[in-house]
Amino acid sequence: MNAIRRVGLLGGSFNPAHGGHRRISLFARAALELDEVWWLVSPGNPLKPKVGMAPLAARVLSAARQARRAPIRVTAIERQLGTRYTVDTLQALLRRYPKIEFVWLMGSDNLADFHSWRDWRGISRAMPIAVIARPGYDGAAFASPAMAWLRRYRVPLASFVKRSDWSAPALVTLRFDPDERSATAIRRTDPDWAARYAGISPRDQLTFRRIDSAGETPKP
Ligand SMILES: Nc1ncnc2c1ncn2[C@@H]1O[C@H](COP(=O)(O)OP(=O)(O)OP(=O)(O)O)[C@@H](O)[C@H]1O
Ligand SMILES: O=C(O)c1ccc[n+]([C@@H]2O[C@H](COP(=O)([O-])O)[C@@H](O)[C@H]2O)c1
Repeated sequence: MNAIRRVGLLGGSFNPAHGGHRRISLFARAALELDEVWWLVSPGNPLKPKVGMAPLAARVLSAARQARRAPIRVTAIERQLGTRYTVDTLQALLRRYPKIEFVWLMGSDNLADFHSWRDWRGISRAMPIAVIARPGYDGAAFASPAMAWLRRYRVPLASFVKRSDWSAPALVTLRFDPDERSATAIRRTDPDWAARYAGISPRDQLTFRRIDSAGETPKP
């Protein structure tokens, strides 16, 4: 395997994963010249209710399907690390992969309430952040308390990509064709999506075991 140098981290519930996740990941990879994007399927977003959250196995499998044949690695590494808050996950990943430069990727809906995440300034100091425009949320994101602090660290995309080291805090905003897709909309039209993974095939179980044990992330 060639050395992986720059990786985008997209954390999410993936309840379920959808084409929007894949598309923004591929766009971000191209724009930021990343080697890979890693999807961190969260065992449980600390701010989201457990009700309506499909089992981790089903969410990981839906992510693995969406990530097929793309430079995207799906992992439930937070379960292995025992971390629940992003700040702890990022510190653990930085320790585990000292040679990789990471950037935290998130949609503008997450920036809008970023100030309610645990130690969000600590997250911002851990690695650069790239925010992806999302229909209906950009106004709230730009007016958010976190943005009031982060805007002084804003870097134009072109100069960010050229930087030889990715020091933080740094904020890059990425605008692509807006993508309307959301897991909420899928759950509305297909509330039983996770049931399709209830009797998962032995092959898929193997996939899940491999992903769940973080075997999909490179060895440090
Ligand atoms: N269509 C999209 N455009 C931009 N960012 C997106 C889009 N869909 C998801 N994201 C981002 O992907 C990450 C993971 O999202 P998540 O798994 O919560 O999906 P979601 O569609 O936002 O789910 P839900 O509707 O349940 O909140 C978040 O940073 C989110 O902002
Ligand atoms: O650390 C926190 O306080 C925190 C609060 C809310 C969300 N997060 C993370 O944000 C990511 C996106 O979550 P979600 O549910 O919006 O897809 C996911 O990795 C969560 O663990 C993290």
